[in-house]
Formats: sequence, structure tokens, C-alpha cells
Amino acid sequence: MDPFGLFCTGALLACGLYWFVCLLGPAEQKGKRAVDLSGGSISAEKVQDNYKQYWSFFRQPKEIETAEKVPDFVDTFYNLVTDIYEWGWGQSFHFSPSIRGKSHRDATRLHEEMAVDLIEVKPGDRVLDVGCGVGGPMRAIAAHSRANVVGITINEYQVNRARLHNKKAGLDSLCEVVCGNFLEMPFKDNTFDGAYSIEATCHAPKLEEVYAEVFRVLKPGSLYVSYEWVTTDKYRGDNPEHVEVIQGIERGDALPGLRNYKDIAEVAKKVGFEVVKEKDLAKPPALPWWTRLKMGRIAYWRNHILVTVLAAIGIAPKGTVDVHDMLFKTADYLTRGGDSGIFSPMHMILLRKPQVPPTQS
Ligand SMILES: C=C(CC[C@@H](C)[C@H]1CC[C@H]2C3=CC[C@H]4[C@H](C)[C@@H](O)CC[C@]4(C)[C@H]3CC[C@]12C)C(C)C
Ligand SMILES: C[S@@+](CC[C@H](N)C(=O)[O-])C[C@H]1O[C@@H](n2cnc3c(N)ncnc32)[C@H](O)[C@@H]1O
Repeated sequence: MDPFGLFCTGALLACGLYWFVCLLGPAEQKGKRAVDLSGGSISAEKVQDNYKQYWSFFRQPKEIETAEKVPDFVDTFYNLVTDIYEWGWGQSFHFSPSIRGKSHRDATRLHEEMAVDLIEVKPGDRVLDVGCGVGGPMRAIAAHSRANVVGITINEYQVNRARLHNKKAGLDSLCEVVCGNFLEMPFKDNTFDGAYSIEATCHAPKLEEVYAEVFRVLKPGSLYVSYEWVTTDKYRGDNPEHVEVIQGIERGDALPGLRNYKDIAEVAKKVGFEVVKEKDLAKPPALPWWTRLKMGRIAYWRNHILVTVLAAIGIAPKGTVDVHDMLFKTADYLTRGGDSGIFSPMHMILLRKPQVPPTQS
């Protein structure tokens, strides 16, 4: 080949590579690059072992049924997935209904703002974010409401990521991040003016434990909203396909066991809350929340190739490919859960801690 031909071929290959890596299916908000993928707080050489350990939790009898093991199991999970989530999804680790004419990023932000609008907080109020991830919702909510948001997550790596993002966004004066277990929160009784949880309490082995903790730290009269992961009225425990999809979702998302939508209000009342409102935000006329997962399929293939190459040349930890594969399969289970209507990640419940504690009978 003459030099000109060689140059043209090289240029074409470079453009193709640029398109493949950078343009094809970009994430909503790039916080991470593929070359920076890590195992969170786990050192690179231990990622593969931790991935195996994660799966061992699902051996029968399920270890995650022992409540005291769940925080460790969830912590391991988030060490493994946090960078991939940020890289391939953005800084908000949740779903939202699609909105015609709006980007995923805008739809995500509106879903987050709705949560804080529902709990009616004022600028300067102290609000709790139960299971805050790397703080995507926290920043949107602080900017929208001017409230002081305190987020709690079990995963130390997420705490550092969230603090970094808060600083970069200039919101560190409004946003604080604490590493801790939401089943035993390091906060005093009656100290928050409101609380919210977005797709996080599904990790609690017993919902009453986390709801009781939120109840304890809220000031009397204040509101708590939660977006819960649930099985819906369409779910049938005797349908093998339904069971396969729900188990697939549990295993790929570190869940000790999905709850049925009917159980949520019962638990809330049991710990003392008044139920103000309850609604599945996934139901029509809302547009499907799982469209974004389906649309990303080509990008997942691109990501799979990238992760495989990066792990082979030693840039990404060994084990990243397994984690990515797991998420790839999980995306399919979630999509099937959405398409069939048996699962919702946004069963909204709005609760009030009564002004006067209920009398014991
Ligand atoms: C609330 C939870 C997490 C919900 C979602 C944020 C994540 C659930 C499944 C995740 C993903 C699946 C496929 C990945 C893809 C293969 C990869 O290339 C890029 C990242 C994914 C899109 C990833 C992103 C986050 C999710 C959508 C749970 C854990 C309670
Ligand atoms: C799917 S992420 C959602 C994060 C955030 N709400 C968002 O929407 O971006 C779930 C979060 O719950 C946190 N979490 C799960 N179990 C926890 C526990 N026992 N104590 C504290 N945080 C927990 C995880 O660490 C993670 O940050």
C-alpha cells in the first residue's frame, strides 16, 4: 500500500475507533471513563474473588436471609458496580418514567425534584437521603429546594465519590455525606424536617427496620417519601416465568427479596407512620421507565468489548468483565419485568410522622 493509502486507512480506523468508544451510546452524564473503572474500595487483584463471594450469598440456604449479613453483601455489590453505573448510566442510580420530548437526564431530574416537592421542605430545612449512592439525587434536590441534605450510604467508596461530585458542583455547603447503615443510623431522634429514599430501601432485609429508623429521626409532623421496588398485582408466584424474572432482578441487584406492593403501606403503618399517598409512578399514562434500558443495548455491546479489552491488557481489574456480564443480564430481567408489568421500581409512598405519637392500646 502506498503512503497515502496507508494514511487514509489509518485515519479511517482512528475515526471508527473514536466513534465506537466515545460517540456510540454516550452516558447521560460522564463522571467516569472506561479506563478508570475500579472495584471501588476493593483492590484490583481482589475484584474477581469478591465477585465470587457476592454470588455465594445466593447459595441455598440463602445467606442474605440472615439479616446481619445483608449490609456487607450490599457493600460488596456497590464496590463492584459503582464505577460501571457511573460510567454507563450517570450519577443517579435509579429509573424514572420516560417523558416525551425530554432527555433521560431531564426526566431523571424531574423524578428527583418530585420527591422533595412531595415532602414540602423549605430552604434551610434538614433533609435525610436514605441510601444516597454517589449523590445524583442529593445534588438535584439541594439545588431545587435549597434545603440541607444529609445522605447516608453503607459504601465508603460512594461516600468519597459523592463528596467529590458535591464539591465539583459547588453544592458541598448544602450536601453532607455520611458512611453508615440505614438500619442503625448515627443520627439523633427527631432531628430531620423531611426524608426521602430513592430505590434504596429495597436492599433492607426487613422494611420495618429501615422505616422505623426513618420514623425515629424525623421530627413529628414531617414527611417521608420512598420510591420502592415491588412486585405488582400482575405478579403470580405460580408462574415460572414471573419467578425467573424476579429472581434475576434480585440476584443482579443485591436484593434480599422483593416485596409485594401491598406490604409497603402495612409496614409503614406498623412503625407508626400515617399513609398520606401511595401510587405506582410506573403505571400509564407514565411512559415506560425501561425504554432507556432497551435503547442502551448497542452501547452495552460496545461497553462489553471495551471492558474485555481493558481487563485483558490489565487496565481494568480482572473480574470487571464478570460484573459487566452480570449487569448485562440484569438489564434484560429488568426490561422483562417492565414489559410484563409484574415489577415496578417506583412504587411511591408518602408518609407522615404524626404530631402526637399514637396511644398504646
Ligand atoms: C436501584 C438499583 C439500580 C438501578 C439501575 C441504576 C441499575 C440497574 C441495572 C444497571 C445497569 C444494567 C446494564 C449496564 C450495562 C451492561 C453497562 O454497559 C452500563 C451500565 C448498565 C446500563 C447498568 C447501569 C445501572 C443500572 C441501570 C438497584 C441496585 C437496587
Ligand atoms: C440503587 S442505589 C440508589 C442511590 C440513590 N438513591 C440514587 O438514586 O442515586 C442504593 C443505595 O442504597 C445504599 N444502601 C443499601 N443498603 C444500605 C444500608 N443498609 N445502609 C446504608 N445504605 C444502604 C447503597 O449503598 C446505595 O447507595
